[in-house]
Amino acid sequence: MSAIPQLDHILDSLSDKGYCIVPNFLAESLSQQLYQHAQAIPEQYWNTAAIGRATQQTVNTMVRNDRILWLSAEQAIENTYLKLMDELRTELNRQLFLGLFDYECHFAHYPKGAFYKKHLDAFKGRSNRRLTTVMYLNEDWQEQHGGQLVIYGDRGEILEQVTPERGTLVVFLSEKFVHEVLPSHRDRLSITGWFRINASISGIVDPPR
Ligand SMILES: O=C(O)CCC(=O)C(=O)O
Ligand SMILES: [Fe+2]
Repeated sequence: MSAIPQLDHILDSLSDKGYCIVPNFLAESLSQQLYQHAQAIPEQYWNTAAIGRATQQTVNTMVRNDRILWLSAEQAIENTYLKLMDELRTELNRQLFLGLFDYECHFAHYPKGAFYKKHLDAFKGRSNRRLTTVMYLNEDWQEQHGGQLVIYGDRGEILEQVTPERGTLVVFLSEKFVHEVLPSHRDRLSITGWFRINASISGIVDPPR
Protein backbone atom coordinates (compact mmCIF):
# COMPACT_ATOMS: atom_id res chain seq x y z
CA MET A 1 0.00 0.00 0.00
CA SER A 2 1.28 3.42 -0.90
CA ALA A 3 1.03 6.43 1.40
CA ILE A 4 -0.49 8.31 -1.53
CA PRO A 5 -4.31 8.48 -1.39
CA GLN A 6 -6.16 7.32 -4.51
CA LEU A 7 -2.89 6.45 -6.23
CA ASP A 8 -4.46 4.04 -8.73
CA HIS A 9 -6.94 6.67 -9.89
CA ILE A 10 -4.11 9.20 -10.28
CA LEU A 11 -1.96 6.81 -12.33
CA ASP A 12 -4.85 5.62 -14.55
CA SER A 13 -6.15 9.09 -15.21
CA LEU A 14 -2.71 10.55 -15.93
CA SER A 15 -1.82 7.81 -18.39
CA ASP A 16 -5.26 7.87 -20.10
CA LYS A 17 -5.87 11.62 -20.30
CA GLY A 18 -2.72 13.42 -19.22
CA TYR A 19 -4.46 14.94 -16.21
CA CYS A 20 -6.33 13.93 -13.07
CA ILE A 21 -8.69 15.58 -10.63
CA VAL A 22 -8.69 14.11 -7.13
CA PRO A 23 -11.25 15.43 -4.61
CA ASN A 24 -10.36 14.72 -0.96
CA PHE A 25 -6.74 13.95 -1.76
CA LEU A 26 -5.47 15.84 1.28
CA ALA A 27 -6.65 14.99 4.80
CA GLU A 28 -8.88 17.71 6.25
CA SER A 29 -6.53 18.27 9.20
CA LEU A 30 -3.53 18.86 6.93
CA SER A 31 -5.34 21.18 4.52
CA GLN A 32 -6.73 23.12 7.47
CA GLN A 33 -3.26 23.49 9.00
CA LEU A 34 -1.80 24.61 5.69
CA TYR A 35 -4.64 27.09 5.26
CA GLN A 36 -4.19 28.57 8.74
CA HIS A 37 -0.43 28.67 8.31
CA ALA A 38 -0.66 30.54 5.00
CA GLN A 39 -3.30 32.92 6.34
CA ALA A 40 -1.00 33.87 9.20
CA ILE A 41 1.95 34.83 6.98
CA PRO A 42 2.22 38.63 6.91
CA GLU A 43 1.42 40.47 3.68
CA GLN A 44 4.99 41.66 3.10
CA TYR A 45 6.27 38.11 2.54
CA TRP A 46 3.98 37.55 -0.46
CA ASN A 47 5.21 38.50 -3.93
CA THR A 48 3.32 39.68 -6.93
CA ALA A 49 3.37 36.69 -9.26
CA ALA A 50 5.53 37.01 -12.36
CA ILE A 51 5.29 35.41 -15.79
CA GLY A 52 8.23 33.57 -17.37
CA ARG A 53 11.38 32.41 -15.70
CA ALA A 54 14.62 33.87 -14.42
CA THR A 55 15.76 36.84 -16.50
CA GLN A 56 12.64 36.83 -18.70
CA GLN A 57 10.29 37.41 -15.77
CA THR A 58 7.74 40.16 -16.05
CA VAL A 59 4.88 41.17 -13.80
CA ASN A 60 1.76 41.61 -15.89
CA THR A 61 -1.35 42.13 -13.81
CA MET A 62 -3.49 41.96 -16.96
CA VAL A 63 -2.61 38.26 -17.20
CA ARG A 64 -2.48 37.28 -13.55
CA ASN A 65 -2.87 39.12 -10.29
CA ASP A 66 -2.39 36.53 -7.61
CA ARG A 67 0.30 36.73 -4.92
CA ILE A 68 2.70 33.90 -4.26
CA LEU A 69 5.02 32.52 -1.62
CA TRP A 70 7.37 29.56 -2.19
CA LEU A 71 7.23 26.68 0.29
CA SER A 72 10.37 25.70 2.15
CA ALA A 73 11.40 22.51 3.95
CA GLU A 74 12.39 24.62 6.95
CA GLN A 75 8.75 25.23 7.89
CA ALA A 76 7.39 22.04 9.48
CA ILE A 77 3.91 22.13 7.97
CA GLU A 78 5.22 23.16 4.55
CA ASN A 79 7.69 20.30 4.75
CA THR A 80 4.85 17.84 5.45
CA TYR A 81 3.27 18.82 2.15
CA LEU A 82 6.62 18.77 0.31
CA LYS A 83 7.30 15.26 1.61
CA LEU A 84 3.89 14.03 0.49
CA MET A 85 4.50 15.38 -2.99
CA ASP A 86 7.91 13.79 -3.02
CA GLU A 87 6.29 10.43 -2.29
CA LEU A 88 3.94 11.06 -5.19
CA ARG A 89 6.98 11.87 -7.34
CA THR A 90 8.55 8.53 -6.41
CA GLU A 91 5.36 6.65 -7.35
CA LEU A 92 5.02 8.50 -10.65
CA ASN A 93 8.60 7.64 -11.51
CA ARG A 94 8.22 4.03 -10.44
CA GLN A 95 4.95 3.39 -12.25
CA LEU A 96 4.93 5.78 -15.19
CA PHE A 97 8.69 6.15 -15.75
CA LEU A 98 8.50 9.92 -15.84
CA GLY A 99 12.03 10.61 -14.63
CA LEU A 100 10.86 13.43 -12.38
CA PHE A 101 13.84 14.95 -10.65
CA ASP A 102 12.41 17.37 -8.13
CA TYR A 103 9.40 19.39 -7.04
CA GLU A 104 8.88 23.06 -6.32
CA CYS A 105 5.69 24.75 -5.18
CA HIS A 106 4.24 28.01 -3.92
CA PHE A 107 1.18 29.18 -2.09
CA ALA A 108 -1.00 31.32 -4.32
CA HIS A 109 -3.42 33.83 -2.91
CA TYR A 110 -6.04 35.22 -5.27
CA PRO A 111 -7.66 38.19 -3.56
CA LYS A 112 -11.26 38.97 -4.46
CA GLY A 113 -11.39 39.77 -8.20
CA ALA A 114 -8.09 38.05 -9.06
CA PHE A 115 -7.67 35.71 -12.04
CA TYR A 116 -5.05 34.07 -14.23
CA LYS A 117 -5.80 34.23 -17.97
CA LYS A 118 -5.32 31.28 -20.37
CA HIS A 119 -1.73 30.05 -20.37
CA LEU A 120 0.61 27.08 -20.54
CA ASP A 121 2.95 26.43 -17.60
CA ALA A 122 5.75 25.17 -19.82
CA PHE A 123 6.85 25.41 -23.43
CA LYS A 124 8.29 22.41 -25.25
CA GLY A 125 12.06 22.27 -25.02
CA ARG A 126 12.26 25.48 -23.01
CA SER A 127 11.28 24.33 -19.58
CA ASN A 128 11.99 21.44 -17.27
CA ARG A 129 8.48 21.51 -15.81
CA ARG A 130 6.74 18.26 -16.70
CA LEU A 131 3.71 18.04 -14.42
CA THR A 132 1.75 20.83 -12.77
CA THR A 133 0.01 20.19 -9.45
CA VAL A 134 -2.61 22.38 -7.81
CA MET A 135 -3.93 21.80 -4.29
CA TYR A 136 -6.88 23.86 -3.09
CA LEU A 137 -7.21 24.98 0.53
CA ASN A 138 -10.53 26.87 0.51
CA GLU A 139 -13.39 25.65 2.67
CA ASP A 140 -16.97 25.46 1.34
CA TRP A 141 -16.38 26.78 -2.15
CA GLN A 142 -19.64 27.51 -3.93
CA GLU A 143 -20.24 27.79 -7.67
CA GLN A 144 -21.07 31.50 -7.34
CA HIS A 145 -17.66 32.18 -5.80
CA GLY A 146 -16.11 31.74 -9.27
CA GLY A 147 -12.37 31.06 -9.31
CA GLN A 148 -12.76 27.76 -11.18
CA LEU A 149 -9.76 26.24 -12.94
CA VAL A 150 -10.70 25.68 -16.59
CA ILE A 151 -8.66 23.09 -18.49
CA TYR A 152 -8.79 23.26 -22.30
CA GLY A 153 -8.27 20.60 -24.94
CA ASP A 154 -6.27 20.79 -28.18
CA ARG A 155 -9.10 22.45 -30.11
CA GLY A 156 -9.82 25.01 -27.42
CA GLU A 157 -12.76 23.05 -26.05
CA ILE A 158 -13.38 22.99 -22.30
CA LEU A 159 -12.32 19.64 -20.84
CA GLU A 160 -12.87 20.38 -17.17
CA GLN A 161 -14.04 23.14 -14.90
CA VAL A 162 -12.65 22.46 -11.43
CA THR A 163 -14.16 23.87 -8.25
CA PRO A 164 -11.24 24.98 -6.03
CA GLU A 165 -12.55 23.13 -2.97
CA ARG A 166 -10.34 22.29 -0.01
CA GLY A 167 -8.43 19.02 -0.39
CA THR A 168 -8.85 18.66 -4.16
CA LEU A 169 -5.65 17.92 -6.07
CA VAL A 170 -5.28 18.53 -9.80
CA VAL A 171 -2.29 17.21 -11.77
CA PHE A 172 -1.71 17.78 -15.49
CA LEU A 173 1.02 17.71 -18.13
CA SER A 174 2.49 21.21 -18.02
CA GLU A 175 3.26 21.43 -21.75
CA LYS A 176 -0.03 20.03 -22.97
CA PHE A 177 -2.91 21.79 -21.28
CA VAL A 178 -3.84 25.42 -21.69
CA HIS A 179 -5.71 26.47 -18.56
CA GLU A 180 -6.99 29.52 -16.74
CA VAL A 181 -8.32 30.65 -13.39
CA LEU A 182 -11.65 32.45 -13.71
CA PRO A 183 -12.09 35.64 -11.66
CA SER A 184 -12.49 34.69 -8.03
CA HIS A 185 -15.23 36.45 -6.09
CA ARG A 186 -13.72 35.61 -2.72
CA ASP A 187 -10.22 35.01 -1.33
CA ARG A 188 -8.80 31.88 -2.91
CA LEU A 189 -5.83 30.00 -1.48
CA SER A 190 -3.97 27.16 -3.16
CA ILE A 191 -0.57 25.52 -3.57
CA THR A 192 0.66 25.32 -7.14
CA GLY A 193 3.70 23.18 -7.88
CA TRP A 194 5.73 21.54 -10.59
CA PHE A 195 7.48 18.22 -10.91
CA ARG A 196 10.59 18.86 -12.95
CA ILE A 197 13.10 16.88 -14.92
CA ASN A 198 16.76 17.66 -14.62
CA ALA A 199 17.22 19.18 -18.05
CA SER A 200 19.89 21.68 -18.80
CA ILE A 201 18.61 24.73 -20.66
CA SER A 202 21.07 27.00 -22.48
CA GLY A 203 23.90 25.32 -20.64
CA ILE A 204 22.47 26.15 -17.21
CA VAL A 205 21.66 23.05 -15.21
CA ASP A 206 18.41 23.23 -13.26
CA PRO A 207 17.78 26.97 -13.78
CA PRO A 208 16.35 29.08 -10.98
CA ARG A 209 12.59 29.64 -10.93
O1 LIG B 1 -4.84 27.86 -9.11
C1 LIG B 1 -5.12 27.26 -10.13
O2 LIG B 1 -6.21 26.67 -10.26
C2 LIG B 1 -4.15 27.23 -11.28
C3 LIG B 1 -2.96 28.14 -11.09
C4 LIG B 1 -2.06 28.21 -12.30
O3 LIG B 1 -2.45 27.93 -13.39
C5 LIG B 1 -0.64 28.60 -12.16
O4 LIG B 1 -0.22 29.09 -11.09
O5 LIG B 1 0.13 28.42 -13.13
FE1 LIG C 1 -0.82 27.54 -14.69
